[in-house]
Amino acid sequence: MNNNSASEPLLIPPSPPSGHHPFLHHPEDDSPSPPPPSSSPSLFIYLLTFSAGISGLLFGYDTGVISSTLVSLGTSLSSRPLTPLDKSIITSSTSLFALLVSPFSSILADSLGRKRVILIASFLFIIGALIQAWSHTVALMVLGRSVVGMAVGAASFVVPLYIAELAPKEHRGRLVTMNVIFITAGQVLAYVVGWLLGEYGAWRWMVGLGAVPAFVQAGLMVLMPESPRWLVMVGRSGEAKVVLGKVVGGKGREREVEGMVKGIEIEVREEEGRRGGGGGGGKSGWVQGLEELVGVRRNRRALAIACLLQGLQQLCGFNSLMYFSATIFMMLGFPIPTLTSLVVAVTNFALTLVALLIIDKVGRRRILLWSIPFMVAGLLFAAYGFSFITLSYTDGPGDENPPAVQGSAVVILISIMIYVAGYAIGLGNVPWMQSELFALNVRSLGSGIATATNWGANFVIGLTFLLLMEALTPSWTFVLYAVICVIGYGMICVFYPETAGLSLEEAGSLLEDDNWGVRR
Ligand SMILES: O[C@H]1[C@H](O)[C@@H](O)[C@H](O)[C@@H](O)[C@H]1O
Repeated sequence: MNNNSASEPLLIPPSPPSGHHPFLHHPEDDSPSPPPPSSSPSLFIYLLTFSAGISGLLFGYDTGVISSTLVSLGTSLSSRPLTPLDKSIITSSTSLFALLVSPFSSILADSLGRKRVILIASFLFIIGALIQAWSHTVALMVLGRSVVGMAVGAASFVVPLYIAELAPKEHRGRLVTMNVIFITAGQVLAYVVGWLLGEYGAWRWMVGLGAVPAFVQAGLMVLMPESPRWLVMVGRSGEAKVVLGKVVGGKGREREVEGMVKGIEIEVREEEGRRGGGGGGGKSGWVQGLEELVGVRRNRRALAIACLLQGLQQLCGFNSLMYFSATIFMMLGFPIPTLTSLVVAVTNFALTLVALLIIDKVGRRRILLWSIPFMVAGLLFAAYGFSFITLSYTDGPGDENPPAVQGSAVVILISIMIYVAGYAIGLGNVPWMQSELFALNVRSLGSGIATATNWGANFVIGLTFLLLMEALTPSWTFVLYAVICVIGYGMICVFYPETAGLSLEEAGSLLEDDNWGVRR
């Protein structure tokens, strides 16, 4: 196995500080210069981001719709009321299957291509939605949620990868963030649908509606191209050139496209050289891929950063609000808790839109370092607000709270909004830019493992939140999330370099630096 330690010569020379990459074409090197890059992505790029992003909408819809579904099910499943265990299994089966599937779908994405995996996920979304809508037993509902979990697991890893591999570097952050816009819009939609249909107990429609966007997506994706980086990897450079030509906007840019394809080809060849030299013979692709991921310094670092960011995105506790905010607001005595919890989803969506506008200008690292302190402040204020309230886990919204407690409830609501705003602008989207950290040969596996980390941490948070609230008190639960954010902040300072505006090849080479590329 190849071990690229600090003392070995680098096979891929790091790009100089100017951001000049030795393998890529640089417009100022030739005359006449090709037209400057356009200030906004082409219609073609928007169309393919939209087509792939429908998976994000379904990811958000299917994870968001469960809270209202659970309260509308009544005795429709197995002809009896649901036990708390039924509810937890129905809820967590989705995250569990997403967790199990994401690393495996990375293998499929390397062998079948990124586009086909998106198509497989669309079909799973359709099948999962239909099973749920037709289910009459708890077991069938769990099956439907598990199939949706497989779709979410595959889509949540492959869509950002596909978009990142197709996006021009100046717009990559913005385009990957568009996928998160779709996720958060799906969550808002799920809350609105749940609120409107919940009144009529129409839960079959709530879950079944998820099949509609999945149908539309399957139709659109058939027309979309494959990722040029995958095409080069499987020896179809000619097709990659055609796709990249459309991405950078055709005429006058042929040499630029040539240079880009050369850059990718060289990276692929370098990696094959490493593999040949490393003697991975006889080992399965999976084992060899894992060895390259953890055995090569640059890859190991990329994996560590991607898992750190994905773990932090979930362990900061955001999804406990996504899943249980209605329960919290009900306990706080808000008259229409589902409407109040819609505020969380809408704040998340609106601030993700702001992130979309500024991410490529401000940068990934900087946006995280700016926004996490707001999350910590929001969590600590909320903890302070909770310290005046004794929550009852059995009473409903009819609780009569004294005025001082109502004041605290408002403090908690505002604090939660500050926290959600800080989350949406940074941690909610930056971890999904994970693929730009990895070298091409381990990009898919690395992204798959980082995505599994996200779902693993999501599963833990979903399972433990209510237990922690009871065992530690709400105040200390929120303090615990604040502590996790502070630790994460420190680790980001030390380990996460800025990758905004670099090509995927340049971003990866930053990690060869002694100080993890943080000072560059
Ligand atoms: O990026 C998304 C987004 O922030 C969602 O709101 C959240 O529910 C997901 O867990 C996360 O992965």
